[in-house]
Amino acid sequence: MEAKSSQMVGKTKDNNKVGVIKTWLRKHRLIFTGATRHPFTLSIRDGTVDFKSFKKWLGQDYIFVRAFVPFVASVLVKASKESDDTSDIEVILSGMASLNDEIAWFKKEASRFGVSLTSVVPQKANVDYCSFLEKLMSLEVEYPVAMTAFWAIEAVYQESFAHCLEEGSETPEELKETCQRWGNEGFGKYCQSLQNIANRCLEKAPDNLVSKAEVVFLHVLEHEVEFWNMSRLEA
Ligand SMILES: Cc1ncc(CO)c(N)n1
Repeated sequence: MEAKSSQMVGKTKDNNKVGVIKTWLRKHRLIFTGATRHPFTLSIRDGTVDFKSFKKWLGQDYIFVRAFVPFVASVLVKASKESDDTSDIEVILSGMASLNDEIAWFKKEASRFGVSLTSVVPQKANVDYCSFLEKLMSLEVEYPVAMTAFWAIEAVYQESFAHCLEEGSETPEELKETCQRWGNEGFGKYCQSLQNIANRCLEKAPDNLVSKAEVVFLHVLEHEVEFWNMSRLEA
């Protein structure tokens, strides 16, 4: 009896070490892969991408990123009220700083590709994703839940674009800068910091919050897939 129960304790400890997010990534591997190995980003990686698709994505993503800024600000506010670790604020703040660079980069990139950012009409998938963000900004949404969404949103881009830079990829020269933006090592480390924060929060959170965060994580993945799908060119 005693041996058995200590074995179970050992197992629980192991799961805790692995972390809530790692457990989700295993459990939802296929959905995660659907978002991070989408035909659009795979076409960038293998060099077959249609530049019209890329331009469409660029214009839509600029709109998304503008909406993402107040969402990240709302996570910062939650962290300042609910976090027990002051370094969370610094990580989130560094994310906001990189969004500042990102907006400038979108403007530069759009002009390089001849995309007029002022005339981009947000598509349904984008509007839906932005209203999902809007709901997560509510003061009623708890810090661990919002932090999970924040991590997942950044992680999908990091994994997707890092894959376009791996050995064997044939990403066109003109698109390498885009892939670098989210696929670089620094961005990878930043995503890991976000994951660590989310994990720490989730480990202390009650079960109902962890379930809520898991649902939000899955919704992020669905929105990301829909977002990539937008780059498809309709006849
Ligand atoms: C749709 C989307 N998801 C994630 C990111 C990463 O910031 C982005 N720029 N756009």
